[in-house]
Amino acid sequence: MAGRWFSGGRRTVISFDEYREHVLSLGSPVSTETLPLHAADGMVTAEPIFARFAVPPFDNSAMDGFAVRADDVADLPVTLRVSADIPAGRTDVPELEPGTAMRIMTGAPLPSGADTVIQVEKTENAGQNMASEAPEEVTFLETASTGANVRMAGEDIAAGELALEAGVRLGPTQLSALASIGHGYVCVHRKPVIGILSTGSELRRPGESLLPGQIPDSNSTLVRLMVRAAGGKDVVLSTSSDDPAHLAATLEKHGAYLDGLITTGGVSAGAFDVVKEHLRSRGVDFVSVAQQPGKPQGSGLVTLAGRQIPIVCLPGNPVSVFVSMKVYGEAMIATLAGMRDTTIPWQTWQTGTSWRTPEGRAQFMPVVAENGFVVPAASGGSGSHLVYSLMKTRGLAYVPADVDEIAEGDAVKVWWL
Ligand SMILES: Nc1nc2c(c(=O)[nH]1)N[C@H]1C(S)=C(S)[C@@H](COP(=O)(O)OP(=O)(O)OC[C@H]3O[C@@H](n4cnc5c(N)ncnc54)[C@H](O)[C@@H]3O)O[C@H]1N2
Ligand code: MOO
Repeated sequence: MAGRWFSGGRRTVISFDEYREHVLSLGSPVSTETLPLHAADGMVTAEPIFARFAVPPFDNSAMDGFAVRADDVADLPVTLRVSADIPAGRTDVPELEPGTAMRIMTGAPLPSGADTVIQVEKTENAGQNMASEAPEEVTFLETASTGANVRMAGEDIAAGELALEAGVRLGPTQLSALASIGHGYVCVHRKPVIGILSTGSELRRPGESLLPGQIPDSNSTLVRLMVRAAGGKDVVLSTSSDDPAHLAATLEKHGAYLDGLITTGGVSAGAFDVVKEHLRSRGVDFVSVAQQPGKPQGSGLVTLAGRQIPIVCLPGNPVSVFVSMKVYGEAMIATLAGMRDTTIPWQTWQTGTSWRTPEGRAQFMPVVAENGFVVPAASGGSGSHLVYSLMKTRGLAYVPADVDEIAEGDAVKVWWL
């Protein structure tokens, strides 16, 4: 839908919700690959995954102790002959005869005929009962109800059940779940390759000394790491000058392998806003979003090296970049990466203080939680240049455009990060 907002050189003002929907509509999931589980961390499932095995795969003991029939230990005291020893991993467990017990370890398969495990601490001479040789007999000091300390096959998930839908991001717990249900490999969308380009003649590399008027490029570091955290593969193309020819050459050179592009800076009303100047005739819409920070934005589909790829152009101010990455950059990456659920997980919290918000613009306030209430993370509030204080942020509070003041105790939506 590139071009739908740009008319006659005037910027259209649109709402945050409408703009985010537009960014989400730009890309489509990249191709897939099949990887060993550990290599798929942070990637997104490309197909539904079903359980090959149940969890647990067999009835087993939750305790080190003795497998019994509950009926045999109903009346105490009782001493039973120990007919077998079942360590975890034993695969040839005999049936439990009535009136006998078997020593059993945590995770070991419950013998057929048994319905209960009594933990070793509830037997006489508990210390000796866990010696390397199983005792010949065991005396129970306490009884247990039928089924105690038994973990039933399939109580977590049954074999054949749908375990994960397509479009779900995988992390350590999802991947260990896949291992437990019988998978060694998983089919995922490959990580979308995202080019990152920060523009501005005032920028110097991190660590370089500055002349008056120059500043360190902090956005490249911020964006590349946020791309990575969002499941993309980051490629910093260059920290460009304000020269349109240099920008054009950089994009042409790298366009062939990119799946998406994120730029920072050069999108507002200035005379040297190179990103806007170069890209607005090439399919990118530049708009004003009714929000603070992050008002000037650009997005669309650009053709690079004969391929169309989605692009988001973020404003240069670092806090604007952070907010815009969270709500737009990550949305674009999520679409490319194949994520199904891209809704923001807002929670409603009460504020612990008052603050002012800009008239007619929704506000994204960097916040922390303090004694159960939400407060601005830094004394400068949502000022878009406060790059040092940004590290204090633990969440973004959202104040709608029609609210121009937050009072202590007001309810706000918060996205905890
Ligand atoms: N006349 C107007 N001026 C501005 C408007 C406006 O509507 N009319 N909007 C303001 C808002 S809001 C924002 S946000 C900024 C966005 O400006 P640009 O996207 O064009 O960004 P730049 O001018 O290049 O830079 C803005 C600011 O950020 C610093 N910066 C830029 N790149 C980096 C970087 N890689 N690392 C660290 N800091 C960076 C730059 O030095 C500027 O201070 O425009 C307002 N102006
Ligand atoms: O909207 Mo700008 O992003 O205020 O700083």
